[in-house]
Amino acid sequence: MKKVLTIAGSDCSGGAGIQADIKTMSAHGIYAMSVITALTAQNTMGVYEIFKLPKEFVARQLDCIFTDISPDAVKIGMVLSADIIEAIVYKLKKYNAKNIVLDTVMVSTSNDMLIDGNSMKQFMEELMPLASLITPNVPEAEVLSGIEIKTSKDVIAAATLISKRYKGAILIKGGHLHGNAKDLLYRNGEIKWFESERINNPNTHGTGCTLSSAIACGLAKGYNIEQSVKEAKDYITGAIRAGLNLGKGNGPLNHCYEVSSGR
Ligand SMILES: Nc1ncnc2c1ncn2[C@@H]1O[C@H](COP(=O)(O)OP(=O)(O)O)[C@@H](O)[C@H]1O
Ligand SMILES: Cc1ncc(COP(=O)(O)OP(=O)(O)O)c(N)n1
Repeated sequence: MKKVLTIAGSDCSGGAGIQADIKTMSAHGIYAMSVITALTAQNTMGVYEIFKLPKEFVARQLDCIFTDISPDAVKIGMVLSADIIEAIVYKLKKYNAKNIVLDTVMVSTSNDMLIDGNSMKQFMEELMPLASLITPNVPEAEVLSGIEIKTSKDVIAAATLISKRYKGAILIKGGHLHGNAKDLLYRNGEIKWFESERINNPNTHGTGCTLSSAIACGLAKGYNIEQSVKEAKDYITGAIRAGLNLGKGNGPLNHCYEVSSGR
């Protein structure tokens, strides 16, 4: 059985973070493992409190994973602070982790900060270069590139700049733009669009976490980046289309839509 590790924050409401990652991995038939960086008190309406775990404890969890059940791929989500980034970078290098998908989590849809502003330099210079693929949404790509993104042309310009700076593959997700939901993969100077219709569903809490986890599952199974993104895009589209409606705000996805629809 293939194994994937998620390094991320906990979302007690189950829509994003570690919980979304584990549901996604289970739906892909993958053995899921987790290293928790922070606990969040959040629900479909917002993030109310964040409890950071000590960097030593994050490091200890990483040791436990890598000295026992070595993962075939790693997904990284909310890393929160510079000292936690330092611990993650050190351990990923030490254990020679492979197939790393970095979801560049910065701000939640509810507009709450999920990373300390003063850790961005370390995030970009030390964590990003370890990734096989990074998956910013549009506001995150704007921060990473300094380019305002309104059109497909802007998406290409931002992807080119970010990829050149960190020398790796990048998928800019189009959930925050208008029209069809178009994600751009930029890799080795080549671009490829992954497009689906925009589904009229306000419940998209955890889409970024879910997509990046699904990509990590593909890499763990031995697919290349392009094939992993394609399969993950199909999966996220199905999970949004399944139309789960829970909570009073921006509700979660149905991660197990294939099971619950009887397929
Ligand atoms: N309404 C929607 N209909 C179809 N796909 C969507 C919709 N909203 C987001 N997506 C897709 O969900 C994935 C996550 O995108 P996005 O919402 O931009 O990320 P994040 O959750 O990190 O902000 C992307 O593949 C994007 O195209
Ligand atoms: C613990 C935790 N991690 C990440 C997020 C952000 O999730 P994401 O899928 O990137 O986007 P939204 O849920 O904000 O659409 C989170 N909220 N909590």
